[in-house]
Amino acid sequence: MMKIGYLGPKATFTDLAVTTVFPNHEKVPYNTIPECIDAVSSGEVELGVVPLENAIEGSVNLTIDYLVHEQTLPIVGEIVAPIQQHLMVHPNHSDDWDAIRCVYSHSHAIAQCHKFLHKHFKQAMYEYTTSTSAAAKFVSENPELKIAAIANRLAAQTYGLTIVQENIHDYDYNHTRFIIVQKENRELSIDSPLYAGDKTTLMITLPKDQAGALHQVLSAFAWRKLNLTKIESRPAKTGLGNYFFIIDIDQKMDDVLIPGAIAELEALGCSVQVLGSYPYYII
Ligand SMILES: O=C(O)C(=O)C[C@]1(C(=O)O)C=C[C@@H](O)C=C1
Repeated sequence: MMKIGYLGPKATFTDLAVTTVFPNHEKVPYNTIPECIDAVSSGEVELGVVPLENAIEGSVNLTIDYLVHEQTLPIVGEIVAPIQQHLMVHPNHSDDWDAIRCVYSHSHAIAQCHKFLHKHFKQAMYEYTTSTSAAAKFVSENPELKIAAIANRLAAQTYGLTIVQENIHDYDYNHTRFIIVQKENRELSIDSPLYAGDKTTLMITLPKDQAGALHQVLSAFAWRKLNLTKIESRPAKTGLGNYFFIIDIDQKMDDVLIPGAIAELEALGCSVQVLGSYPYYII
């Protein structure tokens, strides 16, 4: 049995993802993404699971930035899970929920429901919490306040809240990718029927002020027919205009193609770091 850290408290979407892929392991909740990643680094838990990207709202920048700038750990797996957001209140307010003053949730969850909130709660304020279930917990602990949380069904059950509007996310296709990090780059030994393929994630910094550099980077993958599933730039935090790129390749690290592409990029003056080559599981 492994100890698996996750973004908690109980009943986050991350919790649901961990329970589905690792049903028989011990789960340890952490309040924030950095705390969870630190717990893997310090050896408190063997694996950590944190959100990386949502289909509606995009990347969870805190996860990418913390892994790149603060605590570099290999990505050893990925879980893709469907996300259904519900509006919930303390049972005391189930009849006058349309008068709520403030909606609590994780910023990504609020962003996934902007159209709904704009239509129904024009006057309400938003309060951002460390996770969706942290919002549900807060609402349950403050029955006197006219507030609501956006979270999942398990959070409503866990914290005794009443769901007053179901499926309030603005687009039907709502999925989130969670990454599994580990201290050492050892292959994950889980045998799950949810296994759906492998991926490799690279972090690439381009040489400064070189015309066509990004084009050359992309062609190193293109002529090898390496299929890219994501490319994203993030600020390098060293000055305006300085970025690094995160690139996902739709296959496992091999002996020829990916190492060849990396060597070509390095010859162009790029610096390349392999963040992980790992299996993904689709729920
Ligand atoms: O707050 C949670 O429940 C989480 O697991 C975090 C998180 C996120 O960071 O994107 C995960 C899935 C949903 O997209 C909303 C929130």
